[in-house]
Amino acid sequence: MDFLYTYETLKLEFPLAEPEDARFVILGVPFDGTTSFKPGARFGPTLIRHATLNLESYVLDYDVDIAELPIADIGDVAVVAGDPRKTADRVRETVEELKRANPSVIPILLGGEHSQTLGAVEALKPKSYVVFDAHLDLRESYEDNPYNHACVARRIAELGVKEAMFGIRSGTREEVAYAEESGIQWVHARDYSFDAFVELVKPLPEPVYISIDIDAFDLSLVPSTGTPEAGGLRFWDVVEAVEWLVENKRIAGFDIMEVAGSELGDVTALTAAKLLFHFIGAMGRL
Ligand SMILES: N=C(N)NCCCCNCCCN
Ligand SMILES: [Mn+2]
Ligand SMILES: [Mn+2]
Repeated sequence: MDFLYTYETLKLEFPLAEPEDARFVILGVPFDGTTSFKPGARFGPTLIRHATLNLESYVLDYDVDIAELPIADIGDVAVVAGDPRKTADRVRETVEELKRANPSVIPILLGGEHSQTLGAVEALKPKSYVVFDAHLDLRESYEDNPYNHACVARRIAELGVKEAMFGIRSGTREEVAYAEESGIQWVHARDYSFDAFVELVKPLPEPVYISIDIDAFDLSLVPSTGTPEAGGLRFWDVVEAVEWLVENKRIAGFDIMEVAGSELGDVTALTAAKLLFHFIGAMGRL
């Protein structure tokens, strides 16, 4: 099928399904128009797809070969350079087109700035937003733009979506106060445990949108990201949390955002690709 705003790019290695027939549909969002520190998020989707070439499609943890699952890749959204709101509108419209053609599909966004998660959430209308991030992303506005990546969780909370955040180690006094006032619960990276995770997410209403800002991981795993912060989560912390959500909650959508870089084979993209295969593999086991 054709989409208004997407174009083809490097595909996954194994045979892919058509978006109408797929259970999972990958969509890249190569946007980095409001990046304030480290550049390169526009290359994130391509770097992640390339990094998947290094991985076995058989996820041995689950005895699932994801090459046997119906996965489609509809390419990348044509971004409006410098305009996160207009680009997120295109993400929203693309995900809406996809859901009209295939109502039970799980969209998987690869980014690109975290600002673009808003478009997917607007299209999918989840009841809850579970996010792994170093940052609260609860600013009212940043650098004069309310659609900056540093504001995305605030915009999503304003839609009435319940939020829980993990891996946090950066925010302003105002963001902490906003979380408190709005009942947004978050766990500091240094306090993270699987039990703390389950306690916060268990009561959340379904369906759940899962968002991975790649900077949630320890810096050693993800050096190439827009606003890197030391002291993050371990790889298996996040995998085990995603497994719990997949097994216990209805999932509306999934994304891996803020992957940047300029070299193929970047550590950050390899971390993201491995996590992507674990998400699809864990879903595929059901
Ligand atoms: N959500 C985010 N990625 N937020 C990070 C915003 C950038 C904070 N810079 C602080 C600079 C202080 N001199
Ligand atoms: Mn972040
Ligand atoms: Mn973020």
